[in-house]
This record gives sequence, C-alpha cells and structure tokens, in this order.
Amino acid sequence: MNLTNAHSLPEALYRADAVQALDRCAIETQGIDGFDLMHRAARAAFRQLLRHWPHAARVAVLCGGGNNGGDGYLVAANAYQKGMAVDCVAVTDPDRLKGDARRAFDEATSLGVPIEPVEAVSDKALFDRLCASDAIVDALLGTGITGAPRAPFDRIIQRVNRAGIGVLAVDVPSGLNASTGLASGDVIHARVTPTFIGLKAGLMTGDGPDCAGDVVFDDLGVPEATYDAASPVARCVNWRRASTMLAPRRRGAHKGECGHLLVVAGEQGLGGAGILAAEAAARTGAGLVTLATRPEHVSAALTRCPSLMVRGVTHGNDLCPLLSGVDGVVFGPGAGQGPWGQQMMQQVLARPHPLVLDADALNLMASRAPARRENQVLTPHPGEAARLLGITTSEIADDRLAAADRLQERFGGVALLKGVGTVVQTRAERPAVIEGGNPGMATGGMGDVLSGIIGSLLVQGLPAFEAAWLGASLHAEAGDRAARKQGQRGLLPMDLIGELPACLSDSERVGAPGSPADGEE
Ligand SMILES: NC(=O)C1=CN([C@@H]2O[C@H](COP(=O)(O)OP(=O)(O)OC[C@H]3O[C@@H](n4cnc5c(N)ncnc54)[C@H](O)[C@@H]3O)[C@@H](O)[C@H]2O)[C@@H](O)CC1
Ligand SMILES: [K+]
Repeated sequence: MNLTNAHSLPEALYRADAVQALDRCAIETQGIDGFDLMHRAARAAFRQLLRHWPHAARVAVLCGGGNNGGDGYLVAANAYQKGMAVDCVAVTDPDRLKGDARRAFDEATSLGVPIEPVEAVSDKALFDRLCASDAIVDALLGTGITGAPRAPFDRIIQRVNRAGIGVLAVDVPSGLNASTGLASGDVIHARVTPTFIGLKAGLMTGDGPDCAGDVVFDDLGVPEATYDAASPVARCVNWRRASTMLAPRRRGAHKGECGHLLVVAGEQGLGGAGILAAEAAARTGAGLVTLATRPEHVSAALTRCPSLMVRGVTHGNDLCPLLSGVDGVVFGPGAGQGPWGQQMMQQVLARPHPLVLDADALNLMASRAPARRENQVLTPHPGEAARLLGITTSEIADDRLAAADRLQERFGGVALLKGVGTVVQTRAERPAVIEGGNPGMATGGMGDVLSGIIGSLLVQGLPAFEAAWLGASLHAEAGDRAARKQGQRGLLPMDLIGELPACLSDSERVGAPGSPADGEE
C-alpha cells in the first residue's frame, strides 16, 4: 500500500457478506434507489480516475456480469460524456445481465458508449487496446466473487496485468476475496481501488494491500443508520489512531514506575536478536530493561546500548534471580531450540509475569501440548502460526482473521499474526488489523524489534491487547518513517529503532488519552 495513503480510511472493516447486507439495507430500509447507488459508485470511481490520471484521453473499461460490471458501464458512460475515447468490453454476455447491471448497460448503450462483447475481440486486439489506453478500469468482479476467477476472467486479468498500464479497480481488485484478502487465482494489480459503503477487510490484509494499491473509501452518502445492518469483523488501526491511547507521563515520573522488562534472548550465534529487542524496548519507554543472554553477547550488548542491564546466563537457574522484580518478559528472539532455549523457556513459563513469546519460543511451544495463558502475547509469522496450529501456511493465508482467532482460542491471551495487514486477536474485543508497514521490513531482526516494543508497552502498564496493537502500529509507523527517509530495500531494524522516539513524541503532542488526533474522523 502507498505509504502516503494512510489515515483517511474508516476504522470498521467488513467481510463481503456484511457489505452486501449494508448495500441491501441502504436500498430496502433506507430508501435509496439501487440504480442511484450504482450511479454514485460510478461517479466516485470516475473522480478517482480523474484524480490519478488527470490527462487520460483513452480508457479501457472491462465489465463483468454482476453489479461490479454495472458500476463499470456507468464509469464508461462518465468517461464517454467527458469526451474520452472509451474501449468498453462486456466480458459477460449483456443478455445475461440482470437488474441494475442491465440498466447500467442500457444507459451506457443509449448514450453511445461503444461496447463490444469479449468474444468479438481477439486476444491480441484486446491486449493492443489495453496497451494503448492511458488507464484501465477493472469492473470485472467485486464482492460477489466465489473462488478463483474462471475463464475467461482469468485470461483477461492476466492480460491486464501484463499490459503494464495503470489500473483503477472498482470496489475490489478482481480476483481478490474481499473478506479474507486471499488471491486464490489470477488477481488484478491495481494502482488505486475506490471502495464503497463498507471498507472490505480483504483490502487491508493478506494479498489485498499488494493488489489494491491506494485504497480510497467512499460511503456513497448512505445514511448513518445503514451501518446498523451489519457488524464489522475487525478494526483498521494505525499509529495515528494508536498514539492517542498512550497516556502522557507525569512530570514526576521515575524509572521505577515506567516498568522493568526482562528480555531473554540470544543463543550462541544469535546474539543480535536479543540486543535489538532490548534496545527497541528501551526506546519505547520502558523504565528499565534487562537483557539475559549468552555470556559471549554481553559486551556487544553493552557497547551497543549502555543503558541496558545485561546479564550472561548459561543455565535455567541463572535466570531465577532476574525473574523476580521485573514486570514482564520477552522470550524467544534468537533463543534457539536447543537445551539453552528449552531451559530458559521452562523458567519463564513457570512465573506469572505478562509475556511476549516470539520466534523460537513459538517453535518450542509448537512441540508441546498447548497451554493456555491469558497474560501473554504470541507473535507468530504465518510459518510459526502454521506450526502452532498444526496446519499449512497456505491454510493460514486462506483466512488470516480466522487463523488468528484459532490461535487465540488455542493459546489464550493475545495472538498477533504477522504479515501484511498484521492481525491482533483477543477474546472479548474486535480484532485489530494494522494499516502501515512496507516491504523493506521483510528483513531479519524486524520481529525482534516488534517483540521488544510490545514488551515495553506491557511493562508500562498497558493491557496485553492494547500493548500488542499499539506496538504493531508503532512498529509499522517507524518502518514507514525510516523508509521515507532512506528507501525500503536497505532498511535495517536499527533504522526503525531510531525512529521510535519521534513516533512516540506524537502521543506527547496529542495530550490526554483518548482524545482524537487532529484531523481524524
Ligand atoms: N446496489 C448494490 O448492491 C451496489 C453494489 N455495488 C457493486 O456491486 C458489486 C457486487 O455486485 P454483485 O453482488 O452483483 O457481485 P459481483 O459483480 O462482484 O460478481 C458477481 C458476478 O460474478 C460472477 N462470478 C462470481 N464468481 C466468479 C468467478 N470465480 N469467476 C468468474 N465469475 C464469477 C457471478 O456469476 C456474477 O455474474 C460490488 O463489488 C460493487 O462494485 C455498487 O454498485 C454499489 C451499490
Ligand atoms: K473489480
């Protein structure tokens, strides 16, 4: 997702069936004519076309057989009336169109929009036309898709992507599951996706952010009461929202009341993981951070970050004195799965502290009988999540919200499923999906930084769920700020850590906890 696009999206995320319920409510209960709603959607999409391609003179519009296709015919009509050259292709036989989609086709036809059935256009001619366009409007499939795109949609989606011309996807990039963000077959890669009435969860997680480009939300002016018709499946959160939740510190605050975190990490050869987690925790404001690591990593840790207390631990028993007197523990980064990691795990789990369990802690857990614990945050990536649940990573990708729910159910506490659109799940509250972050963060050590951040917020007194979603939002924001300064590909975890204080200063500017950030909502 575009890094500059954030923050104007609504918080409520819906599955496709819930958005369909909202559409129905707008029409049947709120008295908005369905065809009028389609006109509004088309105008909203066309506005984005003009905004993103202000000089477009020729557009190709590809229309499917449902209401998404109906939106497309009306976008084509808008473009035609604006004087653009329009290549409109009916991918489903217009004789099979029903209801508002049929009316949209009829209206476009009566205005003189040239519409050709797909069978009348050879593959090569279609490809040439796509390549000759300034922009392509994808109105093939929307929220009504079931499964992977079937012929001829699959072939057309491939052509569109191969043409290399900017695409505006109407409501949802065709081929994407609007509920889950799964692309189970061919899927449109759009530059912008104007989406209507309800923000679809699938645009914000899994394959969604990669395929949708800039997501622009438009409620099409439906009355507020429309939203009583369906519940959101999750909340879309970002640092701008999260930063308002951090209470400012008392002027008389002292380190003892800002929490003491113990980071247990760094088996032989993996010392950096613990150092990154501990430094990130210190930079997120923990009053005290102790790092328990292999003795050979002690001097490196102190050289890198002298404000840490660093203890060399060789056996599980060495950890006992360190565990008393801390407010929370991060365990797992670079801990290995050998005897060192196992001994440390045994000690850590035997105490009642709030916990963040990451990396090797999760691998060690996967080989034991699941033990539920309420004051813990598990932070698996999809591979670790699959091992914890005894399923495959592709089953995790099938429905990330459902996978996070299963993890939480099995292990209790909070499950944070990493990946694009990180999902944070707890029992009694609506899950959070994190907006933000960038592919530069796909590098070793970024997860260690995240676990340090969450641990730090835990010991500063945040409940586990808040610590997890605030922490993930902060991590994404720091990654985006670092990427804006120096690009994505060469990003290192230290660059994120360097951005943490500036990100946190947002919350200091905002003031009282719970007050809305300026310009938001
Ligand atoms: N009145 C409304 O309900 C509104 C709906 N809107 C648009 O309508 C869309 C939803 O419309 P629909 O519910 O008609 O659904 P869609 O238009 O998204 O898809 C349904 C069509 O796709 C076909 N299809 C489903 N799965 C397929 C697959 N795997 N391969 C090939 N074809 C497949 C179906 O046979 C059907 O023709 C929204 O995404 C939005 O664009 C907007 O116009 C706003 C108002
Ligand atoms: K579409």
